[in-house]
Amino acid sequence: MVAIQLDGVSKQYGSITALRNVDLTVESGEIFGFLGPNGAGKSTTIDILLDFVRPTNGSATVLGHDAQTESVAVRSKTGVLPDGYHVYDRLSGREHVQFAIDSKESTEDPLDLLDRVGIADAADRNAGGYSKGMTQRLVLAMALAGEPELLILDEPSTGLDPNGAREMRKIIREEADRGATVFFSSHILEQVEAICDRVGILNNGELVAEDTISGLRASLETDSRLDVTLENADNGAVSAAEDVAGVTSAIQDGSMLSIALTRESKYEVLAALDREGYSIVDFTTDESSLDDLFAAVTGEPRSEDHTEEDAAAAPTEVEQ
Ligand SMILES: Nc1ncnc2c1ncn2[C@@H]1O[C@H](COP(=O)(O)OP(=O)(O)OP(=O)(O)O)[C@@H](O)[C@H]1O
Repeated sequence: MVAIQLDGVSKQYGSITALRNVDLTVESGEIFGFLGPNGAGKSTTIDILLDFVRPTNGSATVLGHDAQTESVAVRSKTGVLPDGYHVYDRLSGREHVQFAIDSKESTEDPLDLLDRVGIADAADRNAGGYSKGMTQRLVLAMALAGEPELLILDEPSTGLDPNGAREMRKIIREEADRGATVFFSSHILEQVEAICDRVGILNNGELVAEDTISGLRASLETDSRLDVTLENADNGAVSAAEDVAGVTSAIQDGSMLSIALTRESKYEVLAALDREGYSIVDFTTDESSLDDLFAAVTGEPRSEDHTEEDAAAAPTEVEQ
């Protein structure tokens, strides 16, 4: 079954094209990472799924319901962690979660949900006094209310420290294990790689890639490197390596061969050297990083905070 389907979705804000003819399918039960630099159109896509924004062209279905004409049904089955949710200062964490539980017509105990996100001890404090990370955890607890079929999480790790980000990933996995579909946006690649079945990469309103991370790597044929230390390196070893399909260059430096090649050809190179009578003492490989992948498909390096640690160290925004 399909959880999310976008067909030719475009969104124009005056002269700004936020989305351009986006087709996207997320299968039910998947953990799907929606990546893109700031301003790529991630939040606009999410807003369209929830009918907070209407597309200029195209259509969207969520859990089999038309996003525009059946938005009530969509929202009743979906848990949402929006970007920049504002809490009610004078209501407690428990009251916030109770509100979410009631709106899903569920019967859970708010304390259980607050416990899952690690802030049960602050249940009766006013949410206005919560830190940014605690607020993010609270909003996640609200999203989890009623065991939704679909979780839509917009930049879920915002404001979380590395531990918090890890706990967030654990909860995402648990939700997928019980059968929920998880669709989350991020510009932090490491988080996406750690848990996603598939990713979509949005750039300037266009979906420039939709694949598994390993599929993306292979299809981009991003260069990797293989350094091989040989007992008996010589020019013949350089030639033997260069003869293998997928090798772009091989350079000898003493006992070491430094080979630029596609990822798939690594083992073939090792096998060829062995066949030609070279004794391999050691080898190391250098996978292209997700940073490289991201730069390759979007044509630009990342400009934002790169890691959870960075994200945690970044100054927090003023809330409310
Ligand atoms: N209400 C609006 N009016 C005008 N332009 C808008 C509006 N909402 C979004 N945009 C523009 O549409 C583009 C896509 O924005 P969007 O918020 O969807 O990107 P994003 O990928 O979610 O970015 P970020 O990671 O910064 O949240 C941007 O150029 C943005 O300025």
